[in-house]
Amino acid sequence: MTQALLDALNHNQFLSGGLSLMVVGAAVALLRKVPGQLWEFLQRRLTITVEVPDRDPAFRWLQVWLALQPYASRARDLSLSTTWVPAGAESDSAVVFDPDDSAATGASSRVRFLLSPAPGVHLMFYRGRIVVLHRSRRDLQNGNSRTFQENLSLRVLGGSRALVEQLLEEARRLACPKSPGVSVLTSRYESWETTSWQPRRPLESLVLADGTLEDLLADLKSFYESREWYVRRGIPHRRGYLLHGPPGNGKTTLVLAAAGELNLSVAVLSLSNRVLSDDALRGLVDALPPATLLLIEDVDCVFKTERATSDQTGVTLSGLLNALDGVSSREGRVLFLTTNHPERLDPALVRPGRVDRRVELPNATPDQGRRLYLWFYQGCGIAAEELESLARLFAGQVPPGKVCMAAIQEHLLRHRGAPEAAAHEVDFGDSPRDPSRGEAPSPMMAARDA
Ligand SMILES: Nc1ncnc2c1ncn2[C@@H]1O[C@H](COP(=O)(O)OP(=O)(O)OP(=O)(O)O)[C@@H](O)[C@H]1O
Repeated sequence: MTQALLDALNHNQFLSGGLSLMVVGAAVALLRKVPGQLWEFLQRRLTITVEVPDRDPAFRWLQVWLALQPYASRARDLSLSTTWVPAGAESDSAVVFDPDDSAATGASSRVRFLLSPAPGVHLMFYRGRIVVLHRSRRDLQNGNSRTFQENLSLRVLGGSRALVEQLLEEARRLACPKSPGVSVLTSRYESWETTSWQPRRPLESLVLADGTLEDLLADLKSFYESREWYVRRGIPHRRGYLLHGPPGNGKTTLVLAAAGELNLSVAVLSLSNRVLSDDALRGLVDALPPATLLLIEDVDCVFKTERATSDQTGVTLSGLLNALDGVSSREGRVLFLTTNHPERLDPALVRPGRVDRRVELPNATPDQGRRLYLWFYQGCGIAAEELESLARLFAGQVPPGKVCMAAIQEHLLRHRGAPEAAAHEVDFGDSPRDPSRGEAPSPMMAARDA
């Protein structure tokens, strides 16, 4: 049979010609693919590529790094991202634009224009290696608003993994302020991004009832140190705090001060957001970076019923509970809830396991007034005894439980550099102002809340 087929091929020139054409065609098609495949193989072998989506903190670091590369100063296609650098937040970054008038006015922050290569392909060098940067942008529809998502792809020719890690570490050091402080993260879609940086607040500047701050710090430290203990006993390693009390008595400040003391970041989440859904909230809680306190403010304001969304938020109470309890929720997660109305909170939200400790920050006592006064005027040139007696005079005019600490701070600020006037001409504006007792907030608090 084979012999018959070969004979037929030998004697039929159409058949043999067609077959030869087929073989040659297949060989050419195969050869045409070879350079491409060879190139891909070489690329895989000789280059290393790292993809950085904009929801990753390294995206921002790389933007700073790129802005500082010699390539960026020559590039003609640039992308701008503007940030404000608070005074004191020193970084190695040379991309700070310090307008002359900011020095004249003593402005407390400087504007920083980050000009990094625009979307497209760019070629640059890093430690003698060629780096191909591919920056891409994709339009997104988020509820009624349109926005975009970006991606950086860095391909280092002849690079190694160690080299990429070195580059990323360099970028991180350039982008992060050198002085100690707290990074504040806010949500963007289902991820977190660092949106501001607060200098570390001296603990003495936060004047609370005796022991409140020390207890909270000790509790937090012991929580972070006892991971093994939780794991051995099969208890989820999470902790929740409820800070409650009238506005302006340091709930937010306490969280920032604790974060500064323990070298943590703070992720601030506002539930008053129609676009935020239960799923997005869950994604956010799951994506919380390590060593970050999750702060959800004014939790009493948003929910109507357990399963329904209100006109203030797209999140339901059961959605929030699921997000906080989710199995993939980060181990070691610390949650701070703040409220002016603890009595309005659903018992399920504050049950043990979700809220382990409640800390009340009530309106000021005269002694808190005295201590804040002393903190304000220390080193002002008045002898210690005289300052103490002025502080006592001042404290005697603080009506117990009637004014908030923010109002006292406001009064002292009005008399900055004038301790005698601050003690003799006491005026707390519209205080008392405890909304839980149905009193109207002062213009200052209303403006702050707005
Ligand atoms: N106990 C305190 N000691 C020193 N300063 C305080 C204290 N409480 C509040 N302040 C000052 O008052 C201002 C407002 O404080 P903060 O925002 O922390 O209050 P809050 O309780 O979170 O208010 P709200 O409930 O309105 O969010 C801050 O500038 C802070 O410096």
